[in-house]
Amino acid sequence: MSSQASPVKVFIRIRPTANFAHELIECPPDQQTLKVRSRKDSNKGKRNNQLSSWVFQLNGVLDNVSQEDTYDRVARSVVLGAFAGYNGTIMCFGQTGAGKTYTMTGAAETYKHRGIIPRALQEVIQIYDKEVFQETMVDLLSSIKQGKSSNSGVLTVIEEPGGGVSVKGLSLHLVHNEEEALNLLFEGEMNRIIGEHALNKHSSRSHCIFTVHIESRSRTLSDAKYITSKLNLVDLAGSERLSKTGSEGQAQMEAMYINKSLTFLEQVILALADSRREHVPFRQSKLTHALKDSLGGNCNTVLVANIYGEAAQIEETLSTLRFATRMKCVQTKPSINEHVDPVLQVRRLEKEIQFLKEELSMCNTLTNRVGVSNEILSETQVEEVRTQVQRYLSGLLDEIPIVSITQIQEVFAQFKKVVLEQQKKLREQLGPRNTRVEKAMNTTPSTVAEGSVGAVGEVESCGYGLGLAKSSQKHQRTVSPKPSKARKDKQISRKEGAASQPPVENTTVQAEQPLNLSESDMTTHEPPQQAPEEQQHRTDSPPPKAEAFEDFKAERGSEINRILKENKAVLSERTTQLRILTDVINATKRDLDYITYELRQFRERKQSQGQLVSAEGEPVLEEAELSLVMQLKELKNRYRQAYEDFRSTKTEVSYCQHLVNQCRTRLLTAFERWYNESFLFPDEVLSVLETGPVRPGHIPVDKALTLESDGLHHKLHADSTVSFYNAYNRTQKRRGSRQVSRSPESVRGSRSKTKLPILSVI
Ligand SMILES: Nc1ncnc2c1ncn2[C@@H]1O[C@H](COP(=O)(O)OP(=O)(O)OP(=O)(O)O)[C@@H](O)[C@H]1O
Repeated sequence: MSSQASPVKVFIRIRPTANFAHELIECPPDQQTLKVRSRKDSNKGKRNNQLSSWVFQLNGVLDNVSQEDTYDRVARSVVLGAFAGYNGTIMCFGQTGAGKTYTMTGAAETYKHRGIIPRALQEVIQIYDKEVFQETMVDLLSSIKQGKSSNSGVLTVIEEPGGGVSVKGLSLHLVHNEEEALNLLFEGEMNRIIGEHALNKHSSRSHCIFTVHIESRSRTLSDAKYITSKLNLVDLAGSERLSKTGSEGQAQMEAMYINKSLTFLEQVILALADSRREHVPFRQSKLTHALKDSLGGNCNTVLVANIYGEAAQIEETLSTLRFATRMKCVQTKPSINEHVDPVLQVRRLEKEIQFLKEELSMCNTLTNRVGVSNEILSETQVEEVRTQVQRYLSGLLDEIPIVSITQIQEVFAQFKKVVLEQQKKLREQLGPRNTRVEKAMNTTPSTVAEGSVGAVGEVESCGYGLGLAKSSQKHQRTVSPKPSKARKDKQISRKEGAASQPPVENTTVQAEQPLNLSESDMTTHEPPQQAPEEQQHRTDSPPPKAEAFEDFKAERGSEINRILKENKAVLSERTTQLRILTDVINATKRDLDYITYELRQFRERKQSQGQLVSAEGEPVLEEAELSLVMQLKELKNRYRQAYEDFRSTKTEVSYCQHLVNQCRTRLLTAFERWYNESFLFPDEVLSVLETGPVRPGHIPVDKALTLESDGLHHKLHADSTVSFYNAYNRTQKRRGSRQVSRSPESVRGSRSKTKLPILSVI
């Protein structure tokens, strides 16, 4: 996950004291600045009568701030970040007695004064504890039995594959609530080695790192993604000078080690703060090694620099503040630690498969295909499918029933196998006789039919025809949905003409017949009658358009033909509805006229007899008149309603008519194109047409002339070659009108073609 560099945040916390050196330490109200004055030149260790002053700019100065506020300002965001998958480190640094432990752990006696760690534990689940002492790491929680430990002996810092570090051998304790976590904290605190110290009887002479591991998973069990984070809560040992501790023997040794490890820590911080430094000496000490990712890696890091604001501690205060300033320059790159649980992922996918299987079986049940299995086919089943395919290819089986998806896949696999086998056989057959086949291709169709290429075009033993069809069979077959194959056939016959034979003009006459198709042709079609001698010649000519059109509708154009039929069905239904509505309107109109007439008659009669009035002198409506008025009102309403329906249905009818026209045009256009591509146009022309509008010079004159001789029979001149291709549809139309006299169908077909626009999208 990408991450952005963010600087370590640094806070200063001042330990409250009655002897606070107000003359030396000043806290301006902005709570982010600290001004310190000193008479001593700390660099040379000598007294100086001149007052030197320093200003330190930090992320916050915590002077007289409660434990709760300290947690809120320093730690809360880091802890919450850990829940979101970011590693976090909160570290306390400072001289002995400055309040590091107070800040991190707090005063154990009062709940109110508890420190950052117990407060953080309120928000987390797992706790992981370790201590570094005299370059020896001790598991403070090893005394607890239930802990899961990877190594019962030595603790070592190891680099993790992702770039982080961990301590191998530490015990890991799972906690379920805050109380369990606090028990572990206090157990660790108790076990922490306390050295007697002249400066502070309760001073901790070790660095202490509490690590809380957080793993957050979605409540949705199927969600395999989860995030992890580590929260390091670090209470470093005091950073005071050796001379000041007055320690001797063991305590002095401890102080030396502590100072050494803090020096290494300072070196690491210096290296990290300097962008020019390439090497950061993390491995110099176990402390820096263990804190590697907290200091320069994938972590939100906060430092609390604790100072003891008395005049006697001003040197240590300055030293702590300088360390804090350097730490401010260190950049970390926090990023979310997101993982995918492979076990859960597999479980999720298994569940999904199970669900899909159930859905499939439900679908099978609903479609009366009970007992259908989509499991991988057994060998026997595969053999069964193979036999079915063989029988199907040899014509012994009309169709292969669809049983399941796996069965369909196997059927396809078997088909492919057969094709590949046949291709191989064919290649073997053609190999030595290649020249002969080439020659055979360049001979007349009748020569081919006489069997000069032997097995090519013959039906194989398995009943699967391969290779070149005999010319005489070409147009008897079902028209291939693939124009390329038909085009190849065409090419072959053209090659034949180009090579030696003169162009056979009369064989193309039938091909030039326009597509004389009308709406009626879509459903029933009578192939145009041909003279017997014409039929003889047609062995080498394209199939009659009408016949080809039927094939086209059944195969290549089946989808558009289906849409056309659907649209026509809707149109017919709407037209019937419109007719009914027209009848209703007319009938209502007749009734209206009649009732109006009756009413008028009634009123005229009444007029002559005199108006009936009530006692109050109001005109009184007689029952018969009232009935007529009510009927009139009823009829007017019915008329209005029917008229509304009529209008909307009429709109629908014209829309449906439009759709039908679109589809019909599209079907005819697609058919024309397919027919020409399959049987008439040479590849060179098609490739030119596919590139877009034809420009002058695009198609060589000789090609155009070849086309003409090839049977398109357009009155082409060299100059008009371009316009022919650009205006192909118009040419078709013209041809249609020239053929008007030939058959009544052609009249309908050409009319429909000229009227309808050609649409690009259906
Ligand atoms: N902000 C504070 N408010 C009240 N008491 C404090 C504060 N800071 C420190 N003290 C008190 O000062 C004493 C020393 O503090 P503490 O033990 O935390 O220092 P330390 O820096 O951890 O020392 P060491 O490095 O020796 O462990 C403790 O008694 C603690 O209660």
